[in-house]
Amino acid sequence: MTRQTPQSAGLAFRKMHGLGNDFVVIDARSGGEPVTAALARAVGDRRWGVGFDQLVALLPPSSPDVAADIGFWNADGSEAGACGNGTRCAARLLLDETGAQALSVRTLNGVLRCERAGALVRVNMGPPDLEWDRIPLAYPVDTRALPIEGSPAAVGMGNPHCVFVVEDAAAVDLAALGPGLEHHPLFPERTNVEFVHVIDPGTIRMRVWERGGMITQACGSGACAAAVATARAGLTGRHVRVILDGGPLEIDWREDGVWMTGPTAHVFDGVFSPEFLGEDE
Ligand SMILES: N[C@@H](CCC[C@H](N)C(=O)O)C(=O)O
Repeated sequence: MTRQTPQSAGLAFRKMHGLGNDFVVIDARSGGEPVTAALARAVGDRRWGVGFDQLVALLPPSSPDVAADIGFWNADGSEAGACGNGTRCAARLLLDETGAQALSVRTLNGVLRCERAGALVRVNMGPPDLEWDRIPLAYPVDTRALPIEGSPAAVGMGNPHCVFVVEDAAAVDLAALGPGLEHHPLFPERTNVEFVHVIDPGTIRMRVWERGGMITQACGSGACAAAVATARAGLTGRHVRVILDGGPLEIDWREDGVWMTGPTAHVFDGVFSPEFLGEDE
């Protein structure tokens, strides 16, 4: 997948969020310079740039069945194979632009179906990865190797997740535990880390440390992974409301994949200056 940014005097972007999981969306469907890890780090700096949890790039559609290809970068410059809330925000932009009720986008995790659900946006994140080659789905990790008690489940949603069911997710010290778990040798590509507790068979509370080194208000792929893990453990059904720090997402694990429904917000539009982009030297 080629990743391009428009070549112009400045670079237009849109700031969006889904439940406070925030994104800078760059529309690169017309081509331009490739998005680089360095650009992602510069834009992602909340003091020196704009700041985001992920940079979302809309790329030219690589086949006629998709409205756009989409790429995701964390603020540390690493690229992510999946980003649920970022996909919903990109889909909202494309749905608003076309007036369509539904469309598809291509990500590194394949073609994802997106649709309006009233004022909300729903995406099929695809099936959980049963062949995740490092740690099979919901296979209990040997917790003796991890800096926390409990039995986590490893779930692939196009990106890696490690889900811990705990007594009280709100009481977990994410800042203390997150870095060690993200970088633990069990996870060669690092991992996103979710802590959940079950409120009832249809509701879980979740907090997240995202790969890339941050606590976020919400993580869509993480909510899908947590719902899959608790359903497989027999703690919930396959339709679950996941309550995150930023609010609730509805997760529905169907035959054709894990569907996620939630709100999106358009915050503002802006333009990065040539000076910021290093184009005026
Ligand atoms: N916020 C996202 C997940 C973003 C990617 C993640 N940090 C990774 O590196 O895999 C979501 O809504 O899914």
